Amino acid sequence: MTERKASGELRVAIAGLGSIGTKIATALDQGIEGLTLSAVAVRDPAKHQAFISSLRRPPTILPLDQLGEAADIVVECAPSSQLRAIVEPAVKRGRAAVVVSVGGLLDNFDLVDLARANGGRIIVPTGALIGLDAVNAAAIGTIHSVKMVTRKPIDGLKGAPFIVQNNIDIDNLREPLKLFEGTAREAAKGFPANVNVAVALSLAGIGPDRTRMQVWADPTVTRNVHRVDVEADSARFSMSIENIPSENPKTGIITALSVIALLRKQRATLCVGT
Ligand SMILES: NC(=O)C1=CN([C@@H]2O[C@H](COP(=O)(O)OP(=O)(O)OC[C@H]3O[C@@H](n4cnc5c(N)ncnc54)[C@H](O)[C@@H]3O)[C@@H](O)[C@H]2O)C=CC1
Ligand SMILES: O=C([O-])CC(=O)C(=O)O
Repeated sequence: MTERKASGELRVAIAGLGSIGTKIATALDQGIEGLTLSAVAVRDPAKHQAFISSLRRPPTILPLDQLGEAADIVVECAPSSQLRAIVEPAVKRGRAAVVVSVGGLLDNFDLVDLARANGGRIIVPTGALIGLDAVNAAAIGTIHSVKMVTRKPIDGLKGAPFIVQNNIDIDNLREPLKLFEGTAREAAKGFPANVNVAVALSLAGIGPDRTRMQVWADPTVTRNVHRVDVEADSARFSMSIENIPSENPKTGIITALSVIALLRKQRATLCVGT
């Protein structure tokens, strides 16, 4: 993230103006120290025209693969199927890509090598989770185990490939049902739009094959609930977060706020937390 406009501001582009992307665009437009919203990529420009025009400084609309030409930081906020199309051209140009569809990174991990070879970066925000600072720190030493349990309301899980492929009826549940137990890597395949947090946790800690996870469909909760237990040689810690869903029931409101906090840190004079 070293290249800058003549004004000294870092230019930020956003790929995907859904639940997360629109909030980040709004925050940038309202002002984040040292950053400016330069471009966006959308699937259907007509649908987003009113929103884009309502911004004080409307960004240019560009195709996904041109965002890296107009920005120093490209923020991916689209479905994970688009991850490669967004991140590859950006990191090839030596840009930083902030990835929220982090589950999709596991099948595209060569992008990390591509970024390294071209002076680019891939940055995964804490997103809808909690405490990746502590996991990062513990991973400097030895982490023995990381276990995560996710409970979601029915609307937050509908359509997940694991549920569809196994023909599981979650619509008529009256009590919590454990849908899945396995590794974070397996969870990301079965629930690609639901467990990005588990993949972020695994990349901060002991990797997607050693991070264990359960996914529950829970008709008794109204929030996306994640509990994490870590055993390390430096500390033992447990963390939980209850996320209020956004207009997209699969996505917690805090996800966009996490990216905004990350962007604020890029040029802030005082930075708190790792
Ligand atoms: N890392 C984390 O903690 C979290 C990550 N996520 C992930 O973040 C991603 C975005 O989530 P939301 O904003 O809630 O999804 P959303 O469905 O509200 O928005 C996605 C947007 O991408 C747009 N889009 C689709 N194809 C596109 C293309 N080819 N070019 C440009 N735009 C395109 C859609 O039109 C839509 O506006 C998802 O992959 C989701 O799974 C969600 C919650 C937490
Ligand atoms: O990780 C995800 O994909 C979304 C999630 O659980 C949340 O928003 O709480």
